[in-house]
Amino acid sequence: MTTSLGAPRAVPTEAAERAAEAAAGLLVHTVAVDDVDDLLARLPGPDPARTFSWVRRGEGIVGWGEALRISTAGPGRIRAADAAWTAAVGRLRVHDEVGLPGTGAVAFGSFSFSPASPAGGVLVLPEVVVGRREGRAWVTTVRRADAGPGSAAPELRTPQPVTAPGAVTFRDGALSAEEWRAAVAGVVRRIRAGEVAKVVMARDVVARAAAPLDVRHLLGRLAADYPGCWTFAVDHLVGATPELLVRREKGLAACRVLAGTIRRTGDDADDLRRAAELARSSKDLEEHELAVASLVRALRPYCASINVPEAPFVLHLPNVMHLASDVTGVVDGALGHPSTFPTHGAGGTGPSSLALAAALHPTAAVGGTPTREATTILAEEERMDRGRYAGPVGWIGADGDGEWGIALRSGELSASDAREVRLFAGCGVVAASDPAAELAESEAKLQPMRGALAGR
Ligand SMILES: C=C(O[C@@H]1C=C(C(=O)O)C=C[C@H]1O)C(=O)O
Repeated sequence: MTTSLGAPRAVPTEAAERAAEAAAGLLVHTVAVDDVDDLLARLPGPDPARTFSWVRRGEGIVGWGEALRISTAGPGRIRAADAAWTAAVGRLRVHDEVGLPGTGAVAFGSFSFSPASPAGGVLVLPEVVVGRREGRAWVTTVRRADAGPGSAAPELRTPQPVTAPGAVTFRDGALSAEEWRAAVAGVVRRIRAGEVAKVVMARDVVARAAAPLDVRHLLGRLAADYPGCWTFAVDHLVGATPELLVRREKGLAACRVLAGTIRRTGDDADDLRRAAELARSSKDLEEHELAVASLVRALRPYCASINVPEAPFVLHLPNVMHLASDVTGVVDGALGHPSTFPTHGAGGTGPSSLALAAALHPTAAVGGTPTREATTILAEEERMDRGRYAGPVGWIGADGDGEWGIALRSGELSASDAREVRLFAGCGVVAASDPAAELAESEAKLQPMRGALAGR
């Protein structure tokens, strides 16, 4: 690729050097297999550190084990991971017999919401990935070249039985429900005083199970209950998100912006009436407008053209309904944007999916408007570290294509106590917000994870 700006190069970082070293000598091999009817049923064990998922409507990828790990931290955590992945890809030996999105070398990743969070960011190339798309299925294995001949299509091991969590108890996280409601009231006052237009306020709840948590139990329940969401697991973070930060596929970027929410009652006629109410609510339309405008502003420098729908549609989920807008753009592969790393392989010119995620995070849907002031206020008022909640979660391929969701409707499994998981939910707060209604909305958004924790 040549541009008037000169060919942009990946910024060498320590993470990139380490990743390149670790990748040297790794063989990645993808073969077609007979259709895999249930991806999640292939996951062999309960360990949230070694289990990966990105599945929607039965399609996507799951993985396990760890062939390569890239860890980053700080304000540049997403871009540094992108650069390190580029460096690693350059050293991997890849033999891909299928050639679909999600085949060949694939890394799953997750990144903290805040640049200051010790949770930082991670990309993992699993030892085995199983995928399924449009009736085609594949297995990718990663092994060391010096480990002797391996089987290209390993017998998929019979998984250990999935275990249920048993009785689950819940306790307050950083703030009690009442304290959080009061904090939201304080934020409404700050917004009305003109400090900012919108702040997304989140809260956490800690769940403790009678038995050690099997991440596959949570994934199975989430995927069954929320088939239209992306059911994810990466490095202890598990959830089912309805919100797509960005997908890059063959030169096209796609984002699904959600902002503006109403709870469902379970009564169909009442829910339809509420959907119409949401579509007309000036408070929710304003909140949504802010989210779309900020996304488009952030995406524009990376795209040759952008398509923004004139009005949002109402997305129906089992627990809530959202105002939703699908924004698409043609990724500008010719412009050497200084913050991108277009050294990916064939078909991967322009900013990678992860570079786009870095440019878009945090959106107004999870941070607020204006971003810097709103994220400062939420950090003060929530009194907690969000960890990887509301950060980008997803996967990237060797050519830079990939999918990154926003880690909502999720929980962080404790690394030190296998029975514990911290659940999160947040709500966009604007001048017209009612703190009690926001508390009820946060409860509705906790429902997917509460339901997934229910035994059976
Ligand atoms: C922050 C969350 O959700 C976000 C906030 C929304 C809102 O305030 O209406 C809607 C969807 C998400 O963008 C969450 O689920 O935790």
